[in-house]
Amino acid sequence: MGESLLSRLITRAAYQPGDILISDPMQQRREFLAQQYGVGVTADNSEVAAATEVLLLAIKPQVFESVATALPSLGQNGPVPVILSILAGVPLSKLERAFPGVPIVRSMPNTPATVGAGITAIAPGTQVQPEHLDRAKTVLQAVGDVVQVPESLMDAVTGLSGSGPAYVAIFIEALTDGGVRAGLPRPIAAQLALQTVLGTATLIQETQLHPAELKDRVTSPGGTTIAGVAQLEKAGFRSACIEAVQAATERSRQLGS
Ligand SMILES: NC(=O)C1=CN([C@@H]2O[C@H](COP(=O)(O)OP(=O)(O)OC[C@H]3O[C@@H](n4cnc5c(N)ncnc54)[C@H](OP(=O)(O)O)[C@@H]3O)[C@@H](O)[C@H]2O)C=CC1
Ligand SMILES: O=C(O)[C@@H]1CCC=N1
Repeated sequence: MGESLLSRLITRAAYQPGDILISDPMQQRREFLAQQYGVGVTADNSEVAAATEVLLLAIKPQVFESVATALPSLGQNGPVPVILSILAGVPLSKLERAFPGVPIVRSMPNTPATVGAGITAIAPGTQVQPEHLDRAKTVLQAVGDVVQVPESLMDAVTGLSGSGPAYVAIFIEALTDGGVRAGLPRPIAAQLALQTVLGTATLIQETQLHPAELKDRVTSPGGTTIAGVAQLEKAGFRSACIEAVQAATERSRQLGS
């Protein structure tokens, strides 16, 4: 996810590559990032912490404690950075215990950020002033839309938009398989499936139609669509989507505890 944000920030020229320093433990990965994006790289997290105005935390929640403990106090040799955390589940209370007095913005982006079509929810911590929030938003608005939510809703955001690209990708893959089963060559089925999802999302976005209204418009009496919809309902498609978001929300809560 860190690379998704990075690639778009550079494409959009939100930051110059020379202004970005990335810490990664794997040499191969550091070499790749330096070569691909022209950014500075280091194996020492402290170097990033000492040099930055926005410190993007893009590690896994499972290694947060060990990474945070090994960092020196922030802002000792310069201005205090804003920490922008994208860690699923890790609450502001835990982040603020690890970095006392530091402004922290908890956020949940998603992978469409890579192409500037992301959506990120943010929740500011107790030390965050408007200028800190602006700095965080500058990063996140370069990769898509930004919404602010109460922190209590961040796990639900993670279950929906954070994890959602995977559900949509599975849907596109499954539609493609359906097309293949019905006799379409796979490349044509894949193109039809992808553009149907993309086109429908754009249609709903641009017309502000309720999804149910759009479904009704496609569904001719006694026609093909209702036959397909009836099968989706029989298979519990809606319920599966609702339960997927719920399960991911609960997993996000677990990761932070
Ligand atoms: N994937 C997604 O769609 C989204 C992910 N997130 C959040 O983003 C975070 C990263 O997830 P994701 O990108 O999927 O996972 P990855 O495993 O791809 O990324 C984790 C990164 O952390 C690096 N890393 C591991 N240990 C350290 C360390 N000690 N110091 C510095 N860097 C380290 C890894 O380096 P290396 O690979 O070289 O070991 C890797 O580049 C998670 O907190 C996740 O919740 C949030 C929104 C969406
Ligand atoms: O699967 C995960 O844990 C991360 C958080 C949201 C999307 N990917």
